[in-house]
Amino acid sequence: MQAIGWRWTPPTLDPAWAGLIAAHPQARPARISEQHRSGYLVAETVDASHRAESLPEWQRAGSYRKGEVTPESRPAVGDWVLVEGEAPNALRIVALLPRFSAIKRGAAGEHYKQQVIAANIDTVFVVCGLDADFNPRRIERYLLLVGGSGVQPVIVLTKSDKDGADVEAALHELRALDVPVLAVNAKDRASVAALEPWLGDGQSIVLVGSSGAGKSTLTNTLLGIDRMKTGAVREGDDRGRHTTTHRALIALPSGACLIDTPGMRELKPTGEEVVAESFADIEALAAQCRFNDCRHQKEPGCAVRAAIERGEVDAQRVANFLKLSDEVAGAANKLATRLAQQADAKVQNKAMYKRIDEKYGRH
Ligand SMILES: Nc1nc2c(ncn2[C@@H]2O[C@H](COP(=O)(O)OP(=O)(O)OP(=O)(O)O)[C@@H](O)[C@H]2O)c(=O)[nH]1
Ligand SMILES: [Zn+2]
Repeated sequence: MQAIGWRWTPPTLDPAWAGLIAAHPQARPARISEQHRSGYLVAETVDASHRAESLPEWQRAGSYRKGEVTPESRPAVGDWVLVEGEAPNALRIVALLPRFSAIKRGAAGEHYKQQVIAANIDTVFVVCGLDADFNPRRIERYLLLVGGSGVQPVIVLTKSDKDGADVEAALHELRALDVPVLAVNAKDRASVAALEPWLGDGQSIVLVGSSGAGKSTLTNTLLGIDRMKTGAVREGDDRGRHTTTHRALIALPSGACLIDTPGMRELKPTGEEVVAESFADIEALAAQCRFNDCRHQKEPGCAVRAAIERGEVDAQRVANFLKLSDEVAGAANKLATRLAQQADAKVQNKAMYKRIDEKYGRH
């Protein structure tokens, strides 16, 4: 169990967990390893995941009368649940245990949705190569999206061994960030040992970063092997046959558990991000602008532009701050619209049921 991230013994058990466990005396804890349209896979050990039947309310679109089952209240990869019955055919999820962290993403489609893409994660390694892949703006974006999730971000700059890798210049470019930054050769075990503080017993970690950044290389080195089978999770693979070589929960020799979920590849703001927290340096300057709605473009008395001119803050970081602020504001608008529609539907349903009750008596 510890190999899949379990680290709770009765004295450290959250009272909410203890309550749920007491309410299901036949059940035992397990961890969601994969989420598919057709259902969940859960793991009780690191070697195997099995399909588990979930609660009917997590499968339905949600009944408006009982209150909608929000996407956030359904299990996601990394969640601890209580299961009953035996694998492989009779496993059932009976409860979702409250999570201590959740990385969410906004999924803008026809309807605004929020999804939890990884739960109960301790640390996210933001992986970026010290080559053409090096992009402080992308790192800022990841930090914004992870901010507020309860997960500790750590920036891992790979390819420090390569010709032309300028660690000093990269650290200088990232100086405004208030998170640990490490430069490593992802192929070298001694170098990767710098990540040990975040890889202790029962720790859960995820890796994010663009293609080619070195995530698989890092994973293999942490595992102490040369190569990893990175077969993608098969899509459209319905009932039963989940024979992927892909492992969603990877136990590391250090005692930590690495969670690999495709959801981490594409992160969009949910609208709840607090841009000011990820860009505290710019926010502090903006507080000194003459106009409190200053966009830091051509306004007189702009403290942010003055700081750019003095070379104290990076113009591109400011540009990214504005771009991400707009993106978050756009998502926040969609979120507000959705919440208003929900509230509206609730009022209308109430009125409708009242009319039915009046006409036909209590139903
Ligand atoms: N020299 C050197 N090469 C590295 C390092 N990290 C990654 N590479 C090389 O960079 C290439 C891409 O690395 P991967 O580990 O496959 O990148 P990834 O992030 O897993 O990419 P995707 O699987 O596409 O998401 C490979 O050829 C690695 O050998 C490093 O620290 N030093
Ligand atoms: Zn300004």
